[in-house]
Amino acid sequence: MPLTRETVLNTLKSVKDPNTGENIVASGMVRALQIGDGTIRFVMEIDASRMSEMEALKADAESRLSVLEGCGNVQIILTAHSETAAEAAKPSEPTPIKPRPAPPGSSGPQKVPGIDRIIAVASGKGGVGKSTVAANLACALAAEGRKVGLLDADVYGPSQPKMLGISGRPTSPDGQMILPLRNHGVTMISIGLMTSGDQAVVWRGPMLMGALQQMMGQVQWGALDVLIVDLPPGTGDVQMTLCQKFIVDGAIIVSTPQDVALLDARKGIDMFQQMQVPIIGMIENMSTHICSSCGHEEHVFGHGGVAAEAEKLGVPLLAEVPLHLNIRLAGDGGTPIAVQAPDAPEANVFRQLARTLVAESQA
Ligand SMILES: Nc1ncnc2c1ncn2[C@@H]1O[C@H](COP(=O)(O)OP(=O)(O)OP(=O)(O)O)[C@@H](O)[C@H]1O
Repeated sequence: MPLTRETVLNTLKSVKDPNTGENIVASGMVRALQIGDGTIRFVMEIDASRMSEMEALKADAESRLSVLEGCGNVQIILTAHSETAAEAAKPSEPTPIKPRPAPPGSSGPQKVPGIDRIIAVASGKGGVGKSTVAANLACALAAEGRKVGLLDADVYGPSQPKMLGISGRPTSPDGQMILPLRNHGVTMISIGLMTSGDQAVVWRGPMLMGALQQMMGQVQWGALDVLIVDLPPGTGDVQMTLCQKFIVDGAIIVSTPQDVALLDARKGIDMFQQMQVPIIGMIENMSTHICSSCGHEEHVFGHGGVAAEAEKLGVPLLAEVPLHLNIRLAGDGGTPIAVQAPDAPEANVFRQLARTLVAESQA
């Protein structure tokens, strides 16, 4: 039986805060619940002064969820609201990084100094290859001579350090500016690099928003032609904050051809349209399977679903990326296919995409 939202919420209702006796769903502690491919992910908003009790609640939730039929993995992220929380959760960096005060009168979306354009790469559903597309697009744009930054804002599963083969941690010599890392011609920062190893993740500042603002405003990006933002799946706090606080020049929506992924992609498009972010277009990932031994093509997840949807919604179909073993191996190995074998047919799609975006002054 597939995992349902209802089953997960009902299970979480049996986890009770010992202080109040209230369950963690009723108290509003459970946020951004996502269920997909056997993985349950959510954020628990906590009072960091009660860290050890909250760790116990998290463990309780994990053990109850992990025995549910169809559950292969549980990922719970702790976040804290208060200043106390921020202090308690300070990551183990040599110098604590102070949040910079917002400039006066800066309520609407702002331009980030030095960054010409911001492109958000989004997906409605997890695991559709959004990070793979973001990494390859960033590298392909760099190969076209663009100055490219990549901000991995996927707080629920940051994967860019691995995809770009970056393992060091960012430093902050003055405690204010954060120095990003660089590989394959791409300047990168990941929320995954801002936390230490196995530690429970509790972001500094008010929830996830503080983290995003910090990465956007305090990272020394240098002059960039384009900053690609790899968003978490869905339409949660990170997406809203990005669009509310920063001028996002366009969004690219990645989807597989399957109906379920498309349905979620539509919600993503709706959100960007409501936030007045132009949709650059959609990308169909895992479009066609190309056998790495014989080159035979087959449509594992169907084919053309995204093209049809893009047409219906009146947005361009930017690319159809094949499902190819080499794309996964290259990503897992830290050298995206666009760098490892730029002339291979499965990489060419990214080169074409980069060229189109440059030609249309989108990137
Ligand atoms: N076109 C492709 N061909 C082969 N493997 C792919 C392709 N696209 C993605 N993958 C693989 O699928 C897995 C999920 O991809 P990725 O991490 O990019 O998805 P995502 O949408 O960013 O997921 P999440 O939202 O969970 O972070 C990875 O192992 C990746 O290498």
